[in-house]
This record gives sequence, structure tokens and C-alpha cells, in this order.
Amino acid sequence: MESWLPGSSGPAEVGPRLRGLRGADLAASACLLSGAGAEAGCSAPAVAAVLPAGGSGERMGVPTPKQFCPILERPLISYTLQALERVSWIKDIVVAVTGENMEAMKCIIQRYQHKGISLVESGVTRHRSIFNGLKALAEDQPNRRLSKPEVVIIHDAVRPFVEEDVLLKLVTAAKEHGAAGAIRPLVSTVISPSADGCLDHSLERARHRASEMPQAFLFDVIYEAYQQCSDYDLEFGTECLHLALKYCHIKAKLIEGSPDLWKVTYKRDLYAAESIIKERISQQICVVMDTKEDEEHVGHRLEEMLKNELNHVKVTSGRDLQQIILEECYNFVCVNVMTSDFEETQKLLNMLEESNLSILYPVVVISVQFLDYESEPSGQKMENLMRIREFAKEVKKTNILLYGLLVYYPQVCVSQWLAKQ
Ligand SMILES: Nc1ccn([C@@H]2O[C@H](COP(=O)(O)OP(=O)(O)OP(=O)(O)O)[C@@H](O)[C@H]2O)c(=O)n1
Ligand SMILES: O=C(CO)[C@H](O)[C@H](O)COP(=O)(O)O
Repeated sequence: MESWLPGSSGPAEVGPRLRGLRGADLAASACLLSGAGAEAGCSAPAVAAVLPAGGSGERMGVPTPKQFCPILERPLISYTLQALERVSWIKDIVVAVTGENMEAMKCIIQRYQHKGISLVESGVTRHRSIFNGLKALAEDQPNRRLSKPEVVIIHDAVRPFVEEDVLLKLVTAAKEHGAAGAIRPLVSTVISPSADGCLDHSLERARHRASEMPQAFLFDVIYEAYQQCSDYDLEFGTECLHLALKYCHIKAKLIEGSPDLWKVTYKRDLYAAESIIKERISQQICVVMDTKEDEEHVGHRLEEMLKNELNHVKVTSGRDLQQIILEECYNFVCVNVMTSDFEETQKLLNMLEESNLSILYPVVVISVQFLDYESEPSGQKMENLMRIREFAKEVKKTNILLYGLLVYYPQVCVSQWLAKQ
């Protein structure tokens, strides 16, 4: 994997871009971006993203720059990349990192299988890093490998919880207004101290907002702004929307963002990010059933009950398992009625192993078999237990935690029980 430094042979494309599998949703999003809708044909603007990731994270107070700090053993920046990668209409992602951290970044890309990422060398300030990222996308650069997008998203590498809906709103607004940025209500009142350390004036909190990231711009607008930008602004500025206003007279549209858009800045933010990730994982479960269209299947009953407890419950008969795995579900219940073979569970385990999902966190699979007590010889019962244990031992090596639940009772009871429900 080669990197690209300004002035050399162009940015390195790190692997082919894997398109997300939420195809229908995303195609619809892309059509929305066109502003014309599906009936007029889909002509979405080309969108790219620039991620400044060249800071040293002084305020965090740890030797590792915060974007590389591990959260649940995975570097923070990898979560941010993943959040952007999932958005199929973002064509290219340019990440600005220091020369010193270029190799580390390449290792992260490889280890976590990020696709379609180009690396550029960061600058000494955030604005300079962003400018380097934009140059990699601009038409006027020699040996460029990326094509100029119509709209560019700028997003801090240290804001991992960016969702597709806010990106869509920002890109749509940027197309219309030239620039758009995410905002949040102020938590504390902003005051201005005078030189003697006393209060000069304070701002009325309800009338002001915190400017967050992501932001989106017509590429030509923000690139022009950076080209015109004074050294002072490049050195001390903290606001891209301000550059668009000052140098291109573009008034950005402001879009309310979610509270999770906050920037990981202090050490405690790493713990907060970890909790959010754990919460998200624990709220998703997929019930895999062995039969397809049986509405009476016990899997559906389980689905109803789980829906009272968890936010995201999916049920599948296996056909779209690949997609569910790619959407990063970490909890599965495999329900098998009146069959003692583990074919479905085995298929799921194979897919999970191939997906490498469990590199990041353990995947939990509960294999439930409902078996007829009468017709199952007792030796077979023991054998079933042993088989699950063997499977479990095997897959634990790849961080998949398999639990087996054998439910034995006469078939007549199952039918009666189902009839009663
Ligand atoms: N020369 C710089 C400085 C910052 N950034 C990036 O800009 C984003 C937001 O900046 P900030 O939170 O200020 O990061 P740091 O500068 O690393 O933090 P600190 O101010 O605490 O040193 C981060 O993703 C950071 O890596 C960058 O690309 N190049
Ligand atoms: O807040 C911002 C938008 O306005 C930017 O995200 C940026 O993080 C500010 O940079 P810094 O923390 O380096 O001042």
C-alpha cells in the first residue's frame, strides 16, 4: 500500500470500494440527493469526504494521538471510517495523517478492512490538514488519482458516531446553499472575558449554537475558500463554515445534529464512546429460523418477546444473513424445531467466521433445538450436547461465543403449546 504525499504521485487508493448492502435505502438516498427524485432518473451529486486526522490530541493528555486510541481494542478512527464507509453514496474518503503515523494508519486500514480510503499527509493545523485533503480531490493538482466531487463532506476523525441521515441532510443542504454544518444547543453559556480576567459580556445561550461536525460544501466553494485563506486563518481558524462565509460569501445552512456527534477530546470521552458502542451492540439481535414461511414458528414468538426488550430485532430464515452480518449484528439466536442437526447454526458460524466480524468484539450465538423427547434416543441426547460443546470450543478460538440450548419435550406438547398461544 502506497501513501500519497502532496507533490508526489497522487493519493493511494487503499483497496477497491466495497459497496454497502443496504442497496435500496441508499439508492433512494442518492436519488434524494439529486433533488429530482426517482421519476426524473437518479443523478446524485458525486460526494467525497475529507477526514482531518493529523492532530496530537493534547487535551486528552495521553501519548497516543486520540484518533488512534483504542476503544474496545479498536482504534477510534476505525469507527469513524466505518461509519462513513457504510454510506454507499460517499465515493472517496481522504484521510489526512502525519507522516509519522502514516504506517500506523495503513495497518489500521488493513486490519479492519477499510475500503476506498486515500491517505494524504496532514498539516500543522487542522485547517492545513483539511486543505491537503481537498487538494487530493481537486482538478488542478498534478497526478491526481481521485476525481473532483460536486460536494465534499468534512468530518473530524474523532467523531465516530456520525449517521447517514445527518450526512444526507447536510449534503442536500450544501447542494442548495453551498455550505451546511451540524449544530447542537449550547450546554454552557459562552462568556467573553476582558483583559483583566473579569467578565466583559456574555452571550444569550438560547440564541447561539455549538458548531459541530460533519459539514458539507460544494467542492468549488470550500476549495476556493481555502485557496484564498490567509495564513492567519489557516493557522488559528477553527471553523470551516466561517471560511466559506469570509472568502466566498456563502451563508451555510445549519442543521440540528444528534448529541452523539460530539468530539472525543478528553480522556473521559473515550469511556463515553465505549459505552455508546456497547449499548448499540447490545440492542441488536437476529433470530435465525430453520423454516421459511411458517407464521406459527416459535421464532416469531421469540421475536415478539425480544421486541419488548431490544431496539433492533431481526428475523431471518437465512437468505439475507450475509447482509445482516455486514450490518454488524453481534447477537444471534438460531431456532431449530424438531431437528437435531445443526446445519443452520453451522451455516451461520461459517458466515460469521468468513466475515471477520468477531475481530472486533465477541459474537454471541445461541443455538436452540426443540426436540421430541419420545423419539430421540437417550444416547442421541447426550451426543447432541457433546456436539454443541465441540462446536463451541472450536469457534471460541475466533471470538465467537456459542451457547447451546436443547429443549426436549413431546411433540404433542409443542403443538398444544403453540395452539394455546
Ligand atoms: N494539525 C492537525 C490538527 C488536528 N487535526 C484533526 O482535526 C480534528 C479535530 O481537532 P482536535 O479535536 O482539536 O484534535 P487535536 O488537535 O488532536 O486535539 P488537541 O487540540 O487536544 O491537541 C481531529 O481529528 C484531529 O486529528 C488535523 O488533522 N491536523
Ligand atoms: O468544532 C469544530 C467546528 O467548528 C471543529 O470540529 C473542530 O474540531 C475545531 O477544531 P479545534 O478543536 O482544533 O479547535
